[in-house]
Amino acid sequence: MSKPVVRAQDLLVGYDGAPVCAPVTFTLNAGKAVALVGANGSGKSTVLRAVIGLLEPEGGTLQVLGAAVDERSVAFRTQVSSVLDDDAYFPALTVSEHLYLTARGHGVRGADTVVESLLTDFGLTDHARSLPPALSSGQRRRLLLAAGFARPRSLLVLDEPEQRLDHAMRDRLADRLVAEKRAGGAVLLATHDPELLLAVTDRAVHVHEDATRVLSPAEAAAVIGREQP
Ligand SMILES: Nc1ncnc2c1ncn2[C@@H]1O[C@H](COP(=O)(O)OP(=O)(O)OP(=O)(O)O)[C@@H](O)[C@H]1O
Repeated sequence: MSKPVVRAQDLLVGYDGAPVCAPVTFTLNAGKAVALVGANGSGKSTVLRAVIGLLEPEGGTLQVLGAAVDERSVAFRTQVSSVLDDDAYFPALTVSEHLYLTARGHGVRGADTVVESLLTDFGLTDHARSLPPALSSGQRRRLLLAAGFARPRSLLVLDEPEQRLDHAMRDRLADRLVAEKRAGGAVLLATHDPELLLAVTDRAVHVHEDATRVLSPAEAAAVIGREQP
């Protein structure tokens, strides 16, 4: 059997030696999706930051693609695509230049075709020549998500990808993530969206300061319902 794409065992994450949540244990295999759910500030983004190598764990074990996380390694960088922050764009590159650079930078063949297709799928064709600061926040979000799909990957890490998307785009994102799994990709996402959770994920982790628990998608959707203001 192939190794898990992500294996976290009693993973402790935090800042300056202070954990933000209880230790997290979960496994994510190829062709599957795991969601992190929990209240604002519970630690979901912090776990994701550790998985993509932006934050050193405070304790426990974390393996991505069968090895300790090393975001400087070529193998890691070529296989892990992430969309975490809203401002991770080049302000002086147009939407299409941004996607083209991402694709070409990762050695994608036929980058022109890939970019055209992403512009269509993410509803950005009319904004292909716009600079990111001139986009609406939802359009910028679409750009960042499109960039996450513009490059090869085995693991896709998304932090609340539903944020600022309209309903139609959320549905298209869900379809895309299901297709990602069918193609053998693994998806790890933090979300507050029960519909996205139920449509895409196979399992969820409830991130909490007292104890973290692995839940079914239905159980996790109920947790989101309870924790939403
Ligand atoms: N750079 C940082 N330095 C210190 N503490 C931080 C830092 N970033 C986040 N925190 C704190 O860590 C805790 C967890 O934050 P995190 O962003 O992981 O939560 P979250 O579950 O993703 O929340 P949300 O649902 O609001 O996005 C919060 O108390 C937050 O204030």
